[in-house]
Amino acid sequence: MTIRLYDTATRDVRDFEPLEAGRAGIYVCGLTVQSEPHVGHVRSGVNFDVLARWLTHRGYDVTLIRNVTDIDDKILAKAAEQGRPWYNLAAAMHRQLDAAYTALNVAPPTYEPAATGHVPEMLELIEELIGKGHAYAAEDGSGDVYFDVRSWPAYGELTRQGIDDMEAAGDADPRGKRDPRDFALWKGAKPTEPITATWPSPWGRGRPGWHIECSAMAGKYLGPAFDIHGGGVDLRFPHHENEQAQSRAAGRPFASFWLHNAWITTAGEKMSKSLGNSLTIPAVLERYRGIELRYYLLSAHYRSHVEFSFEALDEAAVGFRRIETFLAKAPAATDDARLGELPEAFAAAMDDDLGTPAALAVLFDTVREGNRAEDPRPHAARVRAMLDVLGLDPADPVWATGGGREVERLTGAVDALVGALLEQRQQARAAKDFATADAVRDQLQSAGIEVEDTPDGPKWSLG
Ligand SMILES: Nc1ncnc2c1ncn2[C@@H]1O[C@H](COP(=O)(O)OP(=O)(O)OP(=O)(O)O)[C@@H](O)[C@H]1O
Ligand SMILES: [Zn+2]
Repeated sequence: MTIRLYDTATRDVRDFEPLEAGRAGIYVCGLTVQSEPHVGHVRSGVNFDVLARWLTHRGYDVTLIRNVTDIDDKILAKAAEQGRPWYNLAAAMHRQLDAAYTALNVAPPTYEPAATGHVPEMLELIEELIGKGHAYAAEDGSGDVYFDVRSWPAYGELTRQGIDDMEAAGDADPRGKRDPRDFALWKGAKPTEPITATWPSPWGRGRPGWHIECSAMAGKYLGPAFDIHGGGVDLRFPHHENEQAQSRAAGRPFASFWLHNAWITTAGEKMSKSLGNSLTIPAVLERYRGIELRYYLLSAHYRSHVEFSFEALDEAAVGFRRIETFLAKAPAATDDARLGELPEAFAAAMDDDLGTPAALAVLFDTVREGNRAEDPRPHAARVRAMLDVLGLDPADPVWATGGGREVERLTGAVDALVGALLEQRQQARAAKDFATADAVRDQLQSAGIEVEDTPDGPKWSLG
């Protein structure tokens, strides 16, 4: 019954032993809100949502933090290109990301801190690092502050690299640095950048470096030591190496486990906006339901790369519909969903580093047995229990709208129907047939629709 997880730092599967019995603190690097989310972007959201659900199922009180990076070079550059304020772009993309998570039934984290809301915590940490001799203000007058990698002998421990073999940090003018690998904790304001993207600091106006954001926010919400740090595998270096170095250099033990999910690829390459091989979530939701996409993402182990294709997604959707067909045939079991026991083999697969492919194989075995059984209901109850813990129970009201485009389509359909009824009401009124007009209004009201008469005509809303 022990959960075992692959720790990227120790490179082995280890028993999950929380710092505090019965509790699990998890920090997952969220996205930089700069463009519409694509399938690769949401993978970590889905994977870590399942981790949180499984730990919760195993009795842990889970605190999950997933941040939002809402200030960054890329956001500034894109907003400038589009001729809009950077915070307008960040807010719009954040809303799109939220919609994508909702469509995929990714539960909101316990807290979702935004970088721009935590600049004082970042400044405090930077000053602490300077005080301890691990960071310095650049002498070139740029207002930059760097982490001094040579002052921290353990630098490179997460990714097992020696300093001399490492790439230079590409985040600022190397002239102000003591070593090209020193990375920016604080970036002095540049005259070309909007003043709204800068905050006052002891080194002049500027903005935080990306790495310090996560260290400061993890520290604020989870304390100096916490259980699990997660993110996409590409974040291991430099982002996570730097997060760990600066946190530990400040005397914070930081994460006990590092978990990294692999990529979604297209033709073997990481799906990426800049490579032009990405597919946005709304584009996928035009053709598939959110539950089918979630199922597809979970049918691979989180540490395996997933080669995205519509053929594979099609196949997954057909597989998922087989489960739904089985459940539809055993409807009496619906109310038993939470009562079904999880098969031991399913739980064992999940305990073993969140083995969702093996867990889904158990689920399909149960469906097959249920299809052959005289009374399929106990099987259906077990299938529902398994789906539920994966956030895939089709009976869960979160899926009622199908998510994404489905909501728009439903709203459009309701609007047309309400419009027709309101037209009838207007005609009845014009004919002074107030009994009919009132009856229409009552009918709408009993369907939960409020009608308000405005100078522009009647308007409806869900009451
Ligand atoms: N194809 C992918 N598969 C899994 N995770 C991904 C993928 N692409 C991006 N991510 C995750 O999303 C986050 C943002 O990554 P990144 O900025 O590289 O994405 P992008 O928007 O596609 O990049 P680009 O600037 O190349 O357009 C990271 O946490 C990364 O791990
Ligand atoms: Zn991070």
